[in-house]
Amino acid sequence: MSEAVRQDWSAGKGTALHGSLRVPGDKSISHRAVMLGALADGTTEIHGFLDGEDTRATARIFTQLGVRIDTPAPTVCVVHGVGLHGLRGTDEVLDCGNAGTGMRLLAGVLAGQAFDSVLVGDASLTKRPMRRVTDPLTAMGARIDTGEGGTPPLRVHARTGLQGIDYALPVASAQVKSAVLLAGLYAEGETVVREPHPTRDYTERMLATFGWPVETAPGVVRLSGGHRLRAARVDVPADFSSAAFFIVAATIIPGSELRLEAVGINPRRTGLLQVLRLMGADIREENRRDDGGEPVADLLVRHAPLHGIEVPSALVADMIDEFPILFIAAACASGRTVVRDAAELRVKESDRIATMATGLRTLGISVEETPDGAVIHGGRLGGGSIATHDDHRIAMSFAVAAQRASGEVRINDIATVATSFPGFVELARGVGMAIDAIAGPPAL
Ligand SMILES: O=C(O)C1=C[C@@H](OP(=O)(O)O)[C@@H](O)[C@H](O)C1
Ligand SMILES: C=C(OP(=O)(O)O)C(=O)O
Repeated sequence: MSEAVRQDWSAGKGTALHGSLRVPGDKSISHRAVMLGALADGTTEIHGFLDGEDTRATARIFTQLGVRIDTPAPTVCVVHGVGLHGLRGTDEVLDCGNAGTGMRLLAGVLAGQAFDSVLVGDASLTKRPMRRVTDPLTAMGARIDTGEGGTPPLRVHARTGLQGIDYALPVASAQVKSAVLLAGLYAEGETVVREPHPTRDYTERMLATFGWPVETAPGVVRLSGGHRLRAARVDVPADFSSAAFFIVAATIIPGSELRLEAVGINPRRTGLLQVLRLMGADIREENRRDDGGEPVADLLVRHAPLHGIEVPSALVADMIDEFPILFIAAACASGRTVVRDAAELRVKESDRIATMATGLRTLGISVEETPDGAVIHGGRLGGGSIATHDDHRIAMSFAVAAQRASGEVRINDIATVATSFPGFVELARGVGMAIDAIAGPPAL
């Protein structure tokens, strides 16, 4: 039981959105840059680092493991690498906070260390499935205990001499792929990961940037143990998943025209752009360039009326974190939008199918839930009170929905927004959204 004051938002109809903004750095890339920087020989500078709670938790864990990390500015991290075998064990628990990415990738790094570690997380992370990483890591020779039902905490036992593996992922998951590849750095022989659908490829791209030989072919990644990582400079693009809230907001609010600067547009992340365009959105990519090895563009988004579609299943993995905000776009579209083959949404920070369906119904939208998706019928949004279930993307999605609602939308428990998008409210208000932070009642 906590007496902490709950933080809520009160949001309502804003004005048309105008202006230009840059959202914070990519969360996936920031986690990986700290990890590889820590394990490299030499000093890695990370520019555009996401100063969010998830990525700070990862950085804090590496300092607990003996890595010096300087932060001369909130978005600059200087990681003094200790080399592949230079981490030091600690008796303290390693707290990943809310971050599935942090915990699953760290399980891979820690699986082949000569010391025991204990990974813990917050209430949301403690409900998330971890056997998807402990199963393949165990097959490589690791010993990892989970909590009841395969959830955190994870106790990773000291183990050297992991063996490479040829592993076909049962679910399309970049986190599982990455955990296996990171353990593969410590394994004897070749590690091969095969994917049912391609997923974000930052781990394999960044390993190559840090000088580790990696072979990639469509749906397959291979690497072998026995090399070293060399420190590198990492420039982190703006996070597409954070930009997505503003892309949808400008699309659904009449009169809007918004520019989002330097957004990472790696094709494994931008399924939402394709889906919104199929629904009628007006989004232009300008000034396309390569920044630190990642494709980046400014996105110019203008209001456009949307119509419902059947979301192509082939795009699900490329927009896995964008479904909450897609549900809002669908609620504002004419006709029905059908989502299928997205059962993974049920094991994110909350059950995102159930949380979104309940919230939209509260605002007067008709939604049918299915085991692996939903059918959303576009309509008029009213006011109401939304439970976020401590899920950052649910909170921000309903803040956007509120801009089209006829009444006040109260969004309960928004503290987790700081995990991925510190400064969201200030940026949103700056371009015309109506959101106020308010203190909620004490949590029971
Ligand atoms: O590898 C990553 O950085 C991520 C992979 C995805 O998770 P899954 O691997 O569980 O699909 C995504 O939902 C998460 O936000 C970040
Ligand atoms: C699922 C997410 O992150 P993670 O798995 O790292 O908690 C997310 O940011 O939407």
